[in-house]
Amino acid sequence: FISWDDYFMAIAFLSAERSKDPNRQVGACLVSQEGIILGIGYNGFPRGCSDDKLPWAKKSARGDPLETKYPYVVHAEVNAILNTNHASAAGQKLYVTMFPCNECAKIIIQSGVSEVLYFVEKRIDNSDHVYVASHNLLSMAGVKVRKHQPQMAQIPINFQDPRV
Ligand SMILES: Nc1ccn([C@H]2C[C@H](O)[C@@H](COP(=O)(O)O)O2)c(=O)n1
Ligand SMILES: [Zn+2]
Repeated sequence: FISWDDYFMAIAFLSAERSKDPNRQVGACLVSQEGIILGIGYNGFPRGCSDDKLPWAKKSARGDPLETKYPYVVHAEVNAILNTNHASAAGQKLYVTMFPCNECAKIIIQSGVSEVLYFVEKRIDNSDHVYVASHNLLSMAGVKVRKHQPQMAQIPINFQDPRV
């Protein structure tokens, strides 16, 4: 059987599969102190804002930021917290496939999450201020940060009928 940490991180990975971002799919799973899943999310455009009308591009040929995804996309962490139906995030753990950016860190802190478990970090060196700021904020606010070390290399899901 799989460990709780692998289980919740796997749910974050599965949720990421729903993202339509062609460059990076991110998933998150918010879990209560009692081990109950309160919210899951992935990066996507806000509800009612169509993928057909908004761009998924990283760069604009004309240099127009409005032709890129960045001003529009809701990050996976924010969606997981907002999808809780307003249950309190206090004392909860957030499992994320990618280390949160500074904007997500602010929301994580303000919603009372006490621990972030992440799978990979996008930061390449200390020059990426977004991730340095995120580390600084989470540390100052006393939010625990842990890189998830999986106990299993993969968790296959087989849709075959188990009786077969
Ligand atoms: N912690 C994060 C970081 C990023 N995202 C989302 C936002 C974008 O859809 C994508 C990043 O795209 P890239 O610049 O790597 O092409 O990931 C997130 O949900 N959570
Ligand atoms: Zn973010």
